[in-house]
Amino acid sequence: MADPIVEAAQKHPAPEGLVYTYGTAGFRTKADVLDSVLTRVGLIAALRSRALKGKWIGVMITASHNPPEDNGVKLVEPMGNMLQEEWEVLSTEIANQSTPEDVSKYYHELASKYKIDLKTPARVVVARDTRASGSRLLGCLLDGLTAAGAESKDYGFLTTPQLHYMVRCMNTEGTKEAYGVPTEKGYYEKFGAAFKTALRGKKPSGHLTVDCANGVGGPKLVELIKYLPSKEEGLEIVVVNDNVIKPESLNVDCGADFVKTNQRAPPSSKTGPGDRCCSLDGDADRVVYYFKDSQNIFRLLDGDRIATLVASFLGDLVRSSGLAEDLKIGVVQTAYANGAATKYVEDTLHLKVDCTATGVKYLHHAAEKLDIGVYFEANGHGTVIFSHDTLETIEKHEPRSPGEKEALDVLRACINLINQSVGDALSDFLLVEVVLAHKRWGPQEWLSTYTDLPNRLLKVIVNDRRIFKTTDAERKLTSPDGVQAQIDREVQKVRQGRSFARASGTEDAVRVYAEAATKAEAEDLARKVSEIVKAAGGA
Ligand SMILES: CC(=O)N[C@H]1[C@@H](OP(=O)(O)O)O[C@H](CO)[C@@H](O)[C@@H]1O
Ligand SMILES: [Mg+2]
Repeated sequence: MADPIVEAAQKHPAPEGLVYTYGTAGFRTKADVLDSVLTRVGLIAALRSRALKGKWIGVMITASHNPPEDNGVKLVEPMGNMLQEEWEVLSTEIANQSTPEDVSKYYHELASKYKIDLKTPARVVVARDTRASGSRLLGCLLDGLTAAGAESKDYGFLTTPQLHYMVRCMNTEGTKEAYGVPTEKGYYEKFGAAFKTALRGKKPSGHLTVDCANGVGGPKLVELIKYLPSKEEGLEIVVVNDNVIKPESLNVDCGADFVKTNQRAPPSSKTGPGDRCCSLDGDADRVVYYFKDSQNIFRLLDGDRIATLVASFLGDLVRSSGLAEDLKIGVVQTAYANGAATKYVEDTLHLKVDCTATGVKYLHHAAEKLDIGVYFEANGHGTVIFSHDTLETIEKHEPRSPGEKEALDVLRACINLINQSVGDALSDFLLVEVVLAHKRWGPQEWLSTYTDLPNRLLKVIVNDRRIFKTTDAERKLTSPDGVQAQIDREVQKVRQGRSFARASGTEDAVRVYAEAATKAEAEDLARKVSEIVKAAGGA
């Protein structure tokens, strides 16, 4: 009898000479060389589900902030978090098997190594963003799932966080941890109701312009707005760059990555001084805010700013609810966090700061160890995690005054408003709007909490980025030999200087970050460190 695994792998053969790596956010590369990877991800997802006794596993076909010609795929664990690292390695290994027979052999070896009964059910939830290559790659994935005998549920177009939400809901349905109704309508109803409750009658000032990066976040935001309070009683949202019918315009001159990397508004932006804006990225799991101040100067309110705003608000709510002795809030950052943000959290908010490697899986994992873990990467990936015990404490707490009750009601609503499974640009910006409404702040007041150190993020193309290895949450290079010492020498010459270099997990480049007391010094430091990296990397 023919081997269905071999047949599926034969139908989508791996291109010669390519090496695939499950990186910071799954597999991600040019869409036209991903067919074999998607089929094999279907096999791995089925094995992962069986290894977890038939729990639903998520598969999201997306390349997030990457250009339109890219695509990618990542797996989602039953509670909506990132794939367990051991299975990232297994995914990489199956993706790089040479022949269809090797794929089948590897698949069956995994099953016996992990004692997976291939006759038990495998369940996989699938969704994709609006990239042109998505429907073809979905077919490749489904071929893998069928060959592995998995049951699949395809939601079509979703934002990445919506897929994470569906997976968590499907695995908690009917239990005390039930996370919500596993439908798009269920998602909109949950977050819409939580937003209204958390506002508690407060009205966000002015309107908010949301740049949807011409990605899947556009149509999903238009749908979400139907479930939010009307603009008279709630938030007026102006949706821009929601042109998904032209996939080639995805992330082009718009979106969170454009704004954060170029530190300027999309050229299409028509907002005036003081108008609040935010930009989602291509799969709506990242958001950054910005505005033009009274001198018409562009001001960025990035992930660091969202983390500090949310941490300060949740800290106020915990204190006002009478829970300050019971619950500790921590902020988790990566090395890309601006030094001024870290200093503000420690010295002004008096909260603990942890630093992890880049990639939401590392921040998420660190935040899970806290009572309340606020984590955002500077580029706008992030959310807030409330531990199981914390949720119980907040649920059981009896307020001792009307003031405590009000704060507790808002805190409980914020818990529902926050997508705890993964950073969710839509729910994150609603949370920001709740905080600004309660604080009666506009973007200028928000910006005034601390002053960013001027900084620069550069990309350096080298022969093989994998020779750049790091330690200490990616803040120090351990190889190539001597490179870190050269960087340290340049940093020591600069006032408030800080710089580091690390290999990107999503693009074939080494990223260089630098910050300093002045813009000129930051630019110069970034340039010098980039030269050091270029020389070491044989660019
Ligand atoms: C500096 C930067 O923004 N890096 C991004 C980028 O990772 P890299 O490994 O730096 O390519 O993509 C990741 C996935 O989207 C995101 O988590 C991360 O923050
Ligand atoms: Mg993204």
